[in-house]
Amino acid sequence: MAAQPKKIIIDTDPGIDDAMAIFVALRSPEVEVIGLTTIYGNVYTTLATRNALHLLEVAGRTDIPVAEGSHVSITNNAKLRIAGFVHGTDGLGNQNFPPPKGKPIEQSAADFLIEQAKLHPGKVTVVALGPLTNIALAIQGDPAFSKNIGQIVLLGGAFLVNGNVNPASEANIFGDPDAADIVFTSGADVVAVGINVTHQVVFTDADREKLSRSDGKFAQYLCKILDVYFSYHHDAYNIKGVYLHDPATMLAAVDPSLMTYTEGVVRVQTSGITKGLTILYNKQKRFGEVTEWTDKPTVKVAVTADAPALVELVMERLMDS
Ligand SMILES: O=c1[nH]cnc2c1ncn2[C@@H]1O[C@H](CO)[C@@H](O)[C@H]1O
Repeated sequence: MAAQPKKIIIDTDPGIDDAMAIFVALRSPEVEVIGLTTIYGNVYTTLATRNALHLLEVAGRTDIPVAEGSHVSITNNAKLRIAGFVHGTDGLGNQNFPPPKGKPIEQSAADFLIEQAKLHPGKVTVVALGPLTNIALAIQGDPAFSKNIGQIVLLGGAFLVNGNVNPASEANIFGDPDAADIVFTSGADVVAVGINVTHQVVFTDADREKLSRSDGKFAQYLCKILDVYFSYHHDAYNIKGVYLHDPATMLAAVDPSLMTYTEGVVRVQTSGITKGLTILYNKQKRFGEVTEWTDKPTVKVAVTADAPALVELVMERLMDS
């Protein structure tokens, strides 16, 4: 008998690569998307909610609920770093799509996460594609959340490589470093996919050309919005392609064997010039004194990815009509 699909909630700030990841999830029979929760990052939270509703309408999946997330960081900071320059000011390649017809549910993202984890203990995976404020709020809001949630697969961190906001910090962790530290030390089953891995997963100009030849609805839609994302990568990284941060992370949740992992304690720098820096303690040395890593729960951190297989899977699922 086929295994039951894994229930996932996508915490997202759409975002062009978020759109790809959401579509990949909707085309993956291994998972059942039971909700989207929204967060600031690539756009402000209000726009993230609007884009999430819009993407579900494009997909014909308005049966999936959208719960709006936090508008401020976990420390109540309303001064947010928004990456409109990566995704366009509308988050979706400056296409000015009409407003969605649907509305978010009444429940907040954190309450929705808490409720779903409680309803299906150990069975829900959160795939977190933006700053981790909603997840940290769920952890603070319910002492049982870390135990109830099956797994948290998150896109975040730059492990032993430079960040993408500055040399120290990756965008999602930089967006709310205090929340990230709460998630990493919560004791939940956490899998972190950092840009040390996602920068290996490149969707090239040739891949885009191939995608454009599909008459599938997701392929056609994405080819409209991808321009801004490609130009940004060309200017910032001098590559003829784009990094598949969010789709690669989504596929790590769908099929963990596409990546390899190490395990250790991760702490996040929350202030100063290295704000957002993620430091993994690999447990190879026993330190003489107590450190900020001592006695904290371990998490899994992705180390390598089967990049060709990931790109191929993204292509296959998006070309499908
Ligand atoms: O240079 C950048 N600055 C800010 N955000 C970025 C940059 N490049 C990509 N992303 C966005 O942040 C997440 C990965 O860190 C991805 O969601 C990506 O779209």
